[in-house]
Amino acid sequence: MRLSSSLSFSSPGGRTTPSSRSSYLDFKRPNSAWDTRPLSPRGIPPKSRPGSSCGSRPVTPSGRVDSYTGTIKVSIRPNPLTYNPQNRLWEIDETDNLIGNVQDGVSYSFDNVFSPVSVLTNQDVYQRACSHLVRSFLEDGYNCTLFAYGMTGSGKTYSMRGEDHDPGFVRLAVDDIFSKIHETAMSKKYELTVSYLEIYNERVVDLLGQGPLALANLQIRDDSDFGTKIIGINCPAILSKDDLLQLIKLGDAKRKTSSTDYNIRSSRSHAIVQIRLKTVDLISNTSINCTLSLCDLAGSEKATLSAERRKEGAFINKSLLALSTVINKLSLLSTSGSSSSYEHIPYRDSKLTRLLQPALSGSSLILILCTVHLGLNNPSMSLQSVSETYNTLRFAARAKDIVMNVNTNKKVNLGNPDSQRIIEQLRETIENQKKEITTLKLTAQTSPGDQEAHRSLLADLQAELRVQNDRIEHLTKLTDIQAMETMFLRNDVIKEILGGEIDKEFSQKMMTNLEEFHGRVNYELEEKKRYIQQLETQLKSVQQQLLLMDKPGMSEFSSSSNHVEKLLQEQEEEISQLRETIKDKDQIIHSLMKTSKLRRLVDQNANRASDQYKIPVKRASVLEHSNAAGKENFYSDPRNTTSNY
Ligand SMILES: Nc1ncnc2c1ncn2[C@@H]1O[C@H](COP(=O)(O)OP(=O)(O)OP(=O)(O)O)[C@@H](O)[C@H]1O
Repeated sequence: MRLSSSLSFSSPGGRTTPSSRSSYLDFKRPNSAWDTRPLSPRGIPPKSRPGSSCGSRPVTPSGRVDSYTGTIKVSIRPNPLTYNPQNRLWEIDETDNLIGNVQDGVSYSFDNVFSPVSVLTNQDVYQRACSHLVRSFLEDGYNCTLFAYGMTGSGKTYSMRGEDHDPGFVRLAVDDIFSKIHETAMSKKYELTVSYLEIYNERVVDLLGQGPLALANLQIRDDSDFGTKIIGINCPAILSKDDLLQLIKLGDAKRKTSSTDYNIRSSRSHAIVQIRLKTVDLISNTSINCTLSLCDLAGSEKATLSAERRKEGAFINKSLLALSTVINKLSLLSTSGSSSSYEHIPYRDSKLTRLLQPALSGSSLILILCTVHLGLNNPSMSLQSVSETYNTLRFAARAKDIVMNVNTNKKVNLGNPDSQRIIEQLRETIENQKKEITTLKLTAQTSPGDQEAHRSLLADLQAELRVQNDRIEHLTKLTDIQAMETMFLRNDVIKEILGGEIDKEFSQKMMTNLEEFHGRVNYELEEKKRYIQQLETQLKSVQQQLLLMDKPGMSEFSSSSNHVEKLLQEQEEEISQLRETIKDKDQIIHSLMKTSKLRRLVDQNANRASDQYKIPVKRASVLEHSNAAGKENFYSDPRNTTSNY
């Protein structure tokens, strides 16, 4: 947005861009300065969606704000360590939250623009830019998403994770959550879970995972409650603040980092901490679930000499490009005021956008912290950082154009406390009865719990077994005799046939009859054997049940069976994942087969052509060339892929 050639920071209409301390709660104030949208860098004041008053928030009779219509909040934070006061290329107006380039006069307006000169701790920045988001999560039941975006080394991890002397946003949000829990302990009950993942080279890895599956590539699936879910990710329940901090520290330590040209400890993955909170209001007897997602994205960067860094960089840039494309599309939809329902937003182009899809499509309040370099001492790096800062500001400005319409999560009415207690009791009774039934089913299918009855059943079964064993013995003997007789007769018949004493037709009939009889006896024998087997199985199970009945702790059986059921469910999910993988592999094989078929055809045609015209033809040179080009693309300068943002 070219506001003016000199940096006067005023809008084309002469209106000064509103000063702001970003707060979602500010939207409650009628006619507040927040009712005016910040100016877009393209100089066009973005339109609101039809029917939506930008920045308005309906308030319920209880004072709870239950929907938000307004833009994404965006804050800009320069890295003070790389700020070079001699290199005065960028100018910041901290009061009016503007940042502009001195050379070309282009200026941008955001919710917060922090100065690299003021000594600001993470706590200062958090208070001004982020604490309201966490409040909306804790008090109003909104899902909230914060992500840190910016060039490598610009201070994303410093802001999100912080350092011992200056704790970052994640730690500060955790502090706020637990102060709220303690403050309201008399009137509210809370349940917390956490998950921590990273997307490294387009693989979703559970940073809280342990054992052989710790590095597995987890699959993302649609979910009716949360938009997306990650199959098999650990979401431990949190019992204390220390618990939560410990888990986050564990995840931090596992996150992939390496040294790059700009940062000796550069994050090579996008990391997302997700805190899920269930709040039960004991007074109104309602409950509400909401999620706070804190994302530290990997930084965009130019190609380096290291092949591994280059490969990582290509994945990072590709996913950031996907994010940038999604933001562009959403921004265009918002500024054109058209409905998004028919527009294709390519959320599935990367794992990052797929995971952020529910948040970006309106289920969450969003805050973006863009970190930038305002100058570096090294001239070549400085040049690069200027273009990267432009890219980041353009991304931030487009994000700022997006109008969101976000509803709080639904409160679930838990009903009147008395009837609730009765329901609880009834539920408990049903649970106990279910356990009893399971135990009874396990102990006996016929007579319940009576050991005497079981013993007599056992005696009956044993007697029946004896009789059947006798029968089988008898039948075996009988069959042996029949077999011998058949053999003798057969010999006689053969002899007679050979000697011509019996007529041929008669002897054949006899043979057939005998063989039929033999078959029948064998069949009967097999039947009996099967019956005996059944009896033996029944017997074994009765014996085991009797043994179990003598053992203490039978009631634990049902809980262990629940555990087994859960395990089975997990196995089923894993099997379905494997099926998906196999499907993918099948598709790959299919395309490979197609390609090789094509290659064969090309070869054949080439051979035919060379035979026909007797011209020496190079084998499949076109394909070889394009394959080589494909490889080159994959490892080529990853910056090429980021030119759009
Ligand atoms: N606001 C700040 N105050 C003091 N030091 C900072 C600040 N921001 C960044 N730094 C320092 O700059 C360096 C790079 O910061 P950081 O690792 O947070 O960058 P990053 O954006 O996360 O980079 P990457 O994308 O490569 O992971 C670190 O040494 C960090 O301590």
